[in-house]
Amino acid sequence: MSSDATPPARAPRLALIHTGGTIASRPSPDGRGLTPQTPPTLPGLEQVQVTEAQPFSLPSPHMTPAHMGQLAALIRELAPTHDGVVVTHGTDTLEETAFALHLMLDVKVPVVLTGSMRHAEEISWDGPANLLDAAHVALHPHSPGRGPLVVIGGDIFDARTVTKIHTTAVDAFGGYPGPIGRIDREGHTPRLHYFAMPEPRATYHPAHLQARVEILYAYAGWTGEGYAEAATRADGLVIAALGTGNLPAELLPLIQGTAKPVVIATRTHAGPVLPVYGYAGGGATLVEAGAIPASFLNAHKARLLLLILLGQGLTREQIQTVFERDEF
Ligand SMILES: NC(=O)C[C@H](N)C(=O)O
Repeated sequence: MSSDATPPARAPRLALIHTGGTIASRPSPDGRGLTPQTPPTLPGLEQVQVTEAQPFSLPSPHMTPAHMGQLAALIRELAPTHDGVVVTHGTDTLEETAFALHLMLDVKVPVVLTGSMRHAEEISWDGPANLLDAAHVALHPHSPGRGPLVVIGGDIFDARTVTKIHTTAVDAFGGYPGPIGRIDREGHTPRLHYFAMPEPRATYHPAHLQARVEILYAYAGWTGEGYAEAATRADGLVIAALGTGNLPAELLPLIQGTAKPVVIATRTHAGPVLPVYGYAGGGATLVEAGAIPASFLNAHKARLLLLILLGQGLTREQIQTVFERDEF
C-alpha cells in the first residue's frame, strides 16, 4: 500500500486556507505572549498552483461551531476547482474542526488540517514541515475518499479518532488506534504510506449549528452538581463518564428525569462506551434510563455530532440510532 506521488499532466491546484493558531503566531509586540499574526508560507512546492484564503485568524480556543460552518462553506466553494485543500489551524481545537468537517463535508478532494506546536520565531519551528507534509497528502492520489485528515509530525490521522495528547510536544497528536498513514520525504520526493483502506462515512447537512450542547465531566464523588442547570439550559448533554460509561448512583434519577438527549462518552482516553454494569449509575442502568452511548467518540466529538444532528432536526430516537450504528 505504498506509493510515490505521480506528477499529473497539469500543475496541481491546492487551496490553502488559514485560520490562525500557533502556526500563524508570533510574540505580540506588547510582550503579552503569542497571538496569531501572519499565516505561514508554503515552502518548496514550485510546481503547484496555490490559492490562499483566510476567512478569519483566531487562536483555536476561540473557534466556534459557527466558524466550522463558515469553513465548511468555503471548502465547498473551493473544492470543485482544486485538487486538494489544506487548512492551517490552532492545535487546541483542531480535532473538533476536523471532526465537524468530517461530518458535514462530502467534497471529492482531500481536505487536510495541520498546525504547529512551535511558533515561527522559535528554534525548530515545526510549521513549514507540517504545512509541506499536509500539501503532499492533500495532493496525493491515494488520499481522496478518506474524509478530512489531520497531518502533524509526519503522521496522518483520521478525523474520527485523532486527539491532542500533549500540551507542548511536537508530536502532540495521537488517539487510539493511531495514525492511518505516514508521510516522509526522501530529499524533495514525498513518500506516503496508508495503513488502512478508506472507510464509508455518513455526512450531515444541518440547517443550523446553534443547538446548545453542554459537556459535564464525571469524577469520584460527583453527586450531580451542575446537572440540573445544564439540562435546563441546553438542548442536549454529553457526559464524560467513567470507564465504559458509568456514573455515581446520584446521576441515575437525574438522567431518568431528562427528556432531552443525554450522550454518555468516557473520560478514559481509549475504548468504547458499553452498557455492561447493572449497579445504580452503571452503564446498563443509564441506557435503560434513555442515555445514548457515544461509541468510541470522545466527549467533545460526541458533542459536535449531537449538535449537528440537533441542527438537522433529528429526534432523540433518530439521534440514538446514529450513535448506535456508528453513522459518522
Ligand atoms: N499549538 C497551537 O496551535 C495552540 C494554540 N493555543 C491554538 O490552538 O491556537
